[in-house]
Amino acid sequence: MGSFCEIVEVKDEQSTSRRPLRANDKDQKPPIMRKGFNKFLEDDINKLFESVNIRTSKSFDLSETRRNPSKKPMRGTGGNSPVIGFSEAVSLKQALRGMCISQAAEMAAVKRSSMPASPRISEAGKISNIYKSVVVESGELNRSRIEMSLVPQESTSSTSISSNFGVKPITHNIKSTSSEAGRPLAECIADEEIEPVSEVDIQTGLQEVNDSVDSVLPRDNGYGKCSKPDEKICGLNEVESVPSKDFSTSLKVVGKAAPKPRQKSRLQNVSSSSLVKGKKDVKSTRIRPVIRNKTLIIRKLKKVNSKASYEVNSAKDQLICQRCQCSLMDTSKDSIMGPTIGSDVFSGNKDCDAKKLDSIPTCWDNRGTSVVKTKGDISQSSKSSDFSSSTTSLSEDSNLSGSTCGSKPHMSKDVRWQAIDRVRKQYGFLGLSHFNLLKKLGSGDIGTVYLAELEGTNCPFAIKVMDNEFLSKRKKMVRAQTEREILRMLDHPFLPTLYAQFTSDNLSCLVMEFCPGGDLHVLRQKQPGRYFPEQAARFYVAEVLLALEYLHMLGIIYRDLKPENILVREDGHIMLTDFDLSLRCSVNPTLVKSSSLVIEPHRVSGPCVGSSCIDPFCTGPSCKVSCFSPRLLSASARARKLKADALAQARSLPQLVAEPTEARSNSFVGTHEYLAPEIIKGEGHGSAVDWWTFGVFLYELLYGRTPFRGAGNEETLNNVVLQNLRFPDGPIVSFQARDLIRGLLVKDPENRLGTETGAAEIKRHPFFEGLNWALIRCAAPPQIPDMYDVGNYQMGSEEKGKRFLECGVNGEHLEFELF
Ligand SMILES: Nc1ncnc2c1ncn2[C@@H]1O[C@H](COP(=O)(O)OP(=O)(O)OP(=O)(O)O)[C@@H](O)[C@H]1O
Repeated sequence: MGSFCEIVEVKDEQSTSRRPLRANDKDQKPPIMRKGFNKFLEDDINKLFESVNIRTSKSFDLSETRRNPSKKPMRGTGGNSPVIGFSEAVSLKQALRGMCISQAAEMAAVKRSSMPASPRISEAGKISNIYKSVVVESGELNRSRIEMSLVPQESTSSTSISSNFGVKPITHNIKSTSSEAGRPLAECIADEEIEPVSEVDIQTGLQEVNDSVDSVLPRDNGYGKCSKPDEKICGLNEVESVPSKDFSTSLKVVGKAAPKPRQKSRLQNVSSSSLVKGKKDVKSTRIRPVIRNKTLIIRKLKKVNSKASYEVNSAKDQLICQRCQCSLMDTSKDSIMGPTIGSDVFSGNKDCDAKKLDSIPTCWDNRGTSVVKTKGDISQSSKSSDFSSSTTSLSEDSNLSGSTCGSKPHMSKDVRWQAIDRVRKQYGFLGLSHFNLLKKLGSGDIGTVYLAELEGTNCPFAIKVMDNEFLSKRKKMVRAQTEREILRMLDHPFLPTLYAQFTSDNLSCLVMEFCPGGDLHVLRQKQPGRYFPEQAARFYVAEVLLALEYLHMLGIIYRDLKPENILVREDGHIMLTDFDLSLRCSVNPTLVKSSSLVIEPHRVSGPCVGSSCIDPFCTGPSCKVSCFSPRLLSASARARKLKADALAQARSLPQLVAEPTEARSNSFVGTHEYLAPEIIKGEGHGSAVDWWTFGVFLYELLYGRTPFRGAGNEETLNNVVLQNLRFPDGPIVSFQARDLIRGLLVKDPENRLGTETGAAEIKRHPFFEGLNWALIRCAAPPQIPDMYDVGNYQMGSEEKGKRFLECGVNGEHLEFELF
């Protein structure tokens, strides 16, 4: 459209009809800038025209906007981007402000009287017409502000006056259907049910309208800020999707229903997903098999078809594939799993056992206790570590292929790093040949885990072996990759440390920390009554909470919390494992002010809420001393009060919240009894699912069973969605514990404890009152694994011999076995 001035020639009589200018009017003529006028008059008219940006297009073609995204309204950025629609508003406003139209018109009329009358047009009438049209249009704009297009449009049918204010001309896009083409604009508008927006005057209205339009448009799409120009108008995509014929109605819909970005994405998710509404649907969706007892996995692998076996020759430390009788060579370059990190590849080096690594520290003593012998000191490895949660991600190089622990400070003093480092230095690589496979620890969906000893070190490791071909065929490669990537990121006392990763032939191996204490599911079943005492449960859930908090900070939603995935280390502390179902997402850490962190009364409904009660087992009415503030405080009460004050002070400090609240997934993942209602309903889920599972987990530890378990999987899923939470009469569980469970097992994720500020919210619950979060890893665990259990894993070197690693496929499972 450029910057030329366009004006519609109108006859004098037309000015009296106050008929707005229309693009489709047949009697309208193309604009003509006539020559030979008096210079002054021309100047004045030009001035006026330059100042006033009138659009005569009466046709707002929404379909045009729909077809061409670049023409959609855009949100105001208030700054650097050329917000044309806004400029249009400003130009009109400035026109009315900067020049007194009526004065200009009068002046022009006076000047005109001294001029010879034009045979075609009366200048005074023209000016008057323009003036009126401005007034009329202004009035219309005041009513139908939201009909303004905020982007320039090429409208062949429109005639307009462009301004010289340095902004691009735009079309006002007054809607018009073919049937309306001949009707006055006011009528057309009146017919439309335009949602009135806040009343604004012509001076400021346009800008405000733009603001209001902007305000109803989502600023981001729910998955992060829109950064590209096209993405900026993501809100308008929604306008497009509104099945409306005209823009005003569409905009009205947006204005009314434009959800928060999160809600919007949820809506989209729902519509795009295969919703699981009923039993039938639930059935048809893949659900992770629930195998409580890992020993159920078939062990008679020789009967299994399509199996491949590998011989572990401890004499030569070679893994020999019995299928092709070849030793496993480095095929990392061609590996489906991607490049092997560093030189950790199996090459079938024949010198593997030529030299024993005499000076390698021992990690494993005679009793099977994990001890570190360094410079005469004996200390438990996990306690000698320094944990720093500041490390959030690791580069491939620094993480695994380096000569030390890389950038995993909390495990930096772990002797296993040194052991691996020595092997690497000695052989130039680290591969499966350097490990003696001692025992199969269990099989999962994507691989089998073995207890392995690093050759000559007595250092136990857990090695997860995955067959790439199998993963690829079963479309489980992504899960394996997710797990591998997450493991590489982790550096936390309650999460596994990945020491090395290598690919041999078609096998992908992850070398991790070994937990000799079994899992919490097994441990719970060993407890009297098959449930944990509350103190023990509190300890375990507290450690799990810290692990989840760390994961969330890294943008990892765990999604598969259950006792089976919580292993017990040799020192009795926990380790959360199994990340193949985790969801990775972005997280925006924010500093939340104290006022928003005040515990909401409805969320923590205990009688001691807000009091100085620090007894985690307070059962309410019996808690007399702490719930009231006596005038004369005893020494202990004073101490309690001081502590409570300090706590309150700590609470008032701003807090860092790193909860991936924006994340959304529609995957149907998890374990039946632990599935959150929003997953079952297919509503899309985020980090709140971890707080639901956390509630189920606490319930199971305390009561020995999960809260919604039914006779079958379908009944369980129905119960999760429909059944109210109930607590059994026994065992006796504290009010605080039940209150916490109640807060977590809220079916609506929006109202669930932890949804707002994540783990910080849960940590403040009275159930954890008095718990020293920073030092919990140094606290005495409820139970240390039996030496017998640990010793079972230890195998003397005399027991080592030829070990066969046989691999077979059984249904969805890949099974390896040692022979
Ligand atoms: N670091 C470890 N130390 C000791 N045992 C482990 C370790 N990692 C895994 N295990 C055991 O090995 C078994 C298999 O673990 P894995 O993670 O492969 O499967 P899973 O937990 O059943 O999950 P998935 O099916 O999702 O892979 C588990 O039962 C677990 O107890």
